[in-house]
Amino acid sequence: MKLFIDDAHLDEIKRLYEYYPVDGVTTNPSILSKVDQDPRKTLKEIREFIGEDDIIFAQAVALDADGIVADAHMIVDLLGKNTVVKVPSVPEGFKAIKQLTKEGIPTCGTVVYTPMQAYLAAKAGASYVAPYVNRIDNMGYDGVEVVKEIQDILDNSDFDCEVLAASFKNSQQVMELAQYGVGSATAAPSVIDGFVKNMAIDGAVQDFVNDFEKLTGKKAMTDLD
Ligand SMILES: O=C[C@H](O)COP(=O)(O)O
Repeated sequence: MKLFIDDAHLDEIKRLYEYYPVDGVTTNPSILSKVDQDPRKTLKEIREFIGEDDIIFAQAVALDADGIVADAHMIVDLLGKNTVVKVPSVPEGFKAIKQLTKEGIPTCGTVVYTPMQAYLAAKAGASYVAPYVNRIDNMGYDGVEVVKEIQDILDNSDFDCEVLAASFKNSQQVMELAQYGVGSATAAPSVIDGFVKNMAIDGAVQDFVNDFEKLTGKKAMTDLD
């Protein structure tokens, strides 16, 4: 499963890239609004840092299909190859996805709360569909189960489309979907850190250092004479 960072703060992106095997960055207008500068500058800085081989997702903001297509052109002009344009999975969005697919611009059907939305976005030509796990949970449904249903639909279709599961509250939700074979997930830095934030793990690592120090008086192999 590919793992993306759902954040736009460059310092956080740099930190996560240093420590974890991540595949790129996903954004939306709300995420960009948390960095107090022109969103085009933020996106460009992220692209410059991650390089042209990793994927960046940026969302069209306009509500009508023509505006979404125009936003998509601007996003791709700004960010170059390996850019995926997120488009809300609503009727104007499906119309835009069909047009962008004809133009060869990769899209992600986002704001997915139901399998029906995902089906229509994938059939319109989206390369990804992004169901919102935690937001679905908050509506009283089971977000992880909805993502599994969407994965089943894609597995039983000939659409060239992958699930990009989004909106996670915890790392266990991500792992359950990895186990199910979901192609991609995007998570906030705190959720990615949560994969290994565990006192048992930290304790075990420290025990090894303590035992080595008891034996040798040193804290690393390279400290030995
Ligand atoms: O772009 C969609 C986001 O991943 C949704 O995440 P959120 O529910 O944490 O805002």
